[in-house]
Amino acid sequence: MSSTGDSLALLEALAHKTQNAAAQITRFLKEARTKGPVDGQPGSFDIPLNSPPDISAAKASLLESTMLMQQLVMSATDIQQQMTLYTQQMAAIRWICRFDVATHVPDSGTISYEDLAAAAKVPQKELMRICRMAMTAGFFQEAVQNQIAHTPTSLELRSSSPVHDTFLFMSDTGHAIVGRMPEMTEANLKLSPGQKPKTAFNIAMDTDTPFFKYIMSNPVLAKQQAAHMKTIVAAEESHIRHTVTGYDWGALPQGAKVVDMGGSTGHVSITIAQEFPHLRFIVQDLPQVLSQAAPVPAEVGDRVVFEAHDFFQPQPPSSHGADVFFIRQCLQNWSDADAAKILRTLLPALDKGKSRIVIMSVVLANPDDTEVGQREKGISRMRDLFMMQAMGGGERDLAQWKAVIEDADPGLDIVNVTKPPGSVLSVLEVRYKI
Ligand SMILES: C[S@@+](CC[C@H](N)C(=O)[O-])C[C@H]1O[C@@H](n2cnc3c(N)ncnc32)[C@H](O)[C@@H]1O
Repeated sequence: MSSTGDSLALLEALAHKTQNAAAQITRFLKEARTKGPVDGQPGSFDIPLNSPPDISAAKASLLESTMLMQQLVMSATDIQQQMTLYTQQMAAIRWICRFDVATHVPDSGTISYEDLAAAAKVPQKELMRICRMAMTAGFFQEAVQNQIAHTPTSLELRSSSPVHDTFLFMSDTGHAIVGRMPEMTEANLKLSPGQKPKTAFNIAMDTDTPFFKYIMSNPVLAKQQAAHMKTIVAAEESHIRHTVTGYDWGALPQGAKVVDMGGSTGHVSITIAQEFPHLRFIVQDLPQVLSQAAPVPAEVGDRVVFEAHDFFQPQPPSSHGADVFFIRQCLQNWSDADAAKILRTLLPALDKGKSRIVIMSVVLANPDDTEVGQREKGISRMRDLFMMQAMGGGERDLAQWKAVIEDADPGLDIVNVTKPPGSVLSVLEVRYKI
């Protein structure tokens, strides 16, 4: 945005981009949809997951260009108002989820505020004010006065959807953590050498227990956190299909062994195994996580096994010499020193000539990187700050990844970095220098 003239041209260029993307999405939905939600309702132009890549790209382009257009025309006061609006919209959704309002609204048709208040056991006046705020964010509609109905987006606020628990997690626990960032810095500025730094989470919850341990020990929070993970895996930018396409799994030899470290309940390994029948997987995670795993689908049952393993401990003999040690979305939870320790602990299990470590994580773009949009940069930075606030970890740029890997062992090298189109996560292949 160099001169005023350029900025004026930019605003129009962004409007054109938006128009083209909107036309592409509309055409696609018209062709694809035999019957569906009515145009004009919030969420009715949302494209299905697994849409063709050009349609996913059109959606990303529309979100990016409309965001940039707003930034071009807004003053600081406008931004402050917008951010305050988001805060109140989030507060409204938190209240709605807490009292499970969306579950009491019929899936189709309407309900009066009076009947809804009685069903949700909440005061009618508050309900009306709060639902009307949620409507400004696209949740619920009131086409007939005093009669409330779902929109495609508010259907996702029913307690049966993981979005419900994710909203509760982010607006309750997440909000409390995010709000303590200055106190985290103040506390850590007073630390004596050798003392363990505090996270915003430690301060918000008044505990020294680490984030994951604390969450896992509370069944309500553990359920909400699991739902949060599900929504992340389902989100376009971190969708599991990027894991299938983002690495050349097909090039691995027949019977190759993949160790999925911190693999949770196996959702990633199972999906890759379904696409690549020549691969075998060992899913490792902490015992309390593995105990929540559902039975492995029969078609991959003999190729996906679970193994309780703490990745700060040496690898068990079963995984020695594996072709791939796969670490997806784990190392950002840890400080650089701990991330290097996790890698170093695993090294004795590597067959130097054959094994590789494949890390799938965010590689942060620099602010001047024009290949990556502002929205994607925002999402990566949002994750980065939350990792710092909750766990003392963080996302890394390429230089920081190189430093962590070199700290683990200077003999290691990042031999390849790729980023599947539409994915916020990159794939780093790490091997011993030959
Ligand atoms: C953000 S999740 C990523 C899960 C999965 N890899 C994915 O991509 O969806 C991080 C995982 O690390 C696991 N984890 C945390 N501490 C661990 C440890 N010490 N040893 C093994 N796994 C651990 C957690 O239980 C969780 O499943």
